[in-house]
Amino acid sequence: MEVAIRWLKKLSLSQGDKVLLLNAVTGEWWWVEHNGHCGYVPANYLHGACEEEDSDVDDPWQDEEYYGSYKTLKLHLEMLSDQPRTQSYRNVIMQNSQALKGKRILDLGCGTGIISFFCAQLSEPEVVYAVEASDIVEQTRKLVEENGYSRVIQVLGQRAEELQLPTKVDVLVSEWMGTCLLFEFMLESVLLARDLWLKEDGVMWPSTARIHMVPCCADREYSSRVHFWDSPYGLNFSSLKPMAVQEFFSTPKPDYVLKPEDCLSQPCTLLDVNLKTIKIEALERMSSEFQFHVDCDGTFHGLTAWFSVQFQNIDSQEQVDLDTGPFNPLTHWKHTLFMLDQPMQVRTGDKIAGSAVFTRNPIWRRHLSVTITWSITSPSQNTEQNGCKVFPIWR
Ligand SMILES: NC(=[NH2+])NCCC[C@H]1O[C@@H](n2cnc3c(N)ncnc32)[C@H](O)[C@@H]1O
Repeated sequence: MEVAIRWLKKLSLSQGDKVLLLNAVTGEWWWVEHNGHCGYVPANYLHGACEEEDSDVDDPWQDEEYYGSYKTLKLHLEMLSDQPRTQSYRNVIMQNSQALKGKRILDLGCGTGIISFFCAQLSEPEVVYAVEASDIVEQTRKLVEENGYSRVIQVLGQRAEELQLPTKVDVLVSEWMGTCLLFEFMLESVLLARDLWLKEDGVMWPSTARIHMVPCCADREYSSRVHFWDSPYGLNFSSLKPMAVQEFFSTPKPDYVLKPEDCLSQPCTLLDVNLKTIKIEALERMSSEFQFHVDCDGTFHGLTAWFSVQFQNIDSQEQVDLDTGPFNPLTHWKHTLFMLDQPMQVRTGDKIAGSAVFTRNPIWRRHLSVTITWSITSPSQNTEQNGCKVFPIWR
């Protein structure tokens, strides 16, 4: 069965072939892998046992693994060591110290409680509800006691989804941002808590969240993984290159560090989300068009994405901005590199237009895929090149 969708990869399958379901992207088309090749097949062509353990499918949020990763100090050390990240929250609270007096604050996913401590230390809120579902919460309770904040900070060891509070809160603060902003989809828990527990005129911190993207040169990344096979130790291993592209570039690289000099144009903002108004169902699919005007000759290897979040002051129009991009101090999120299979030469004056679609995984609820479609028009070379690639993060 030859299945091909315009500009997407062909995937040749025969009756009875086994495929690995990577992403049931929509009801009609599923993204599968067969013999090292990925592609779309019509969902109604597939049937039979799911490769995954049934028990896995019973836990689409993978909560055991997810909260298990937060019960040790590794990730908390990484987050607390991230100065730009942690200092941004401290600055917001310091700047709003007066406005927070006597207020009720919900810190969702408090971890070690650092944001709750900033609230109790830098202002005089009536109460801070520090909510944490992983087992680290037992340590958090002790830290609150040992630092003398038991009268202000109430530690609640439960999932936000099960939260019961005596009253609504004035401020909902949370550090929920994952790879490419959305991965983990902790944002859904934040929006659920907003809808249940934030006053009508309450404040969301962060207030807005944006995803930015820029076309870039990533020569070292591409050469070290693909050109490497041209002549290792004088031998011709180039027939392995398609396999290398498939193996190393099918998913984005989440810990890439983009240097400003590798940008091929000005970045653009793909998504701009208002966290007070966005509806949970909007998270299922968000799309954006882009148009980059190449401003330097170079090799177009891929597109790098990052996010920024803004914290609106309570009593003024000013805001604090945490931008994790390449023109600001590096954070633990680093940058996310979406590598194309085939690099292309571009020149100043060329245009790279297209779209990015962020589709939440309908089965694995913490995962998404990013479908990038591009078209390069080059007046100087009188050429046009199109392409499309789907990047699962991570299923
Ligand atoms: N920025 C991120 N990517 N992750 C940093 C925050 C994640 C923290 O929030 C906790 N957490 C995540 N979701 C929830 C939830 N629904 N309820 C309570 N705690 C949660 C999680 O256990 C961890 O301690």
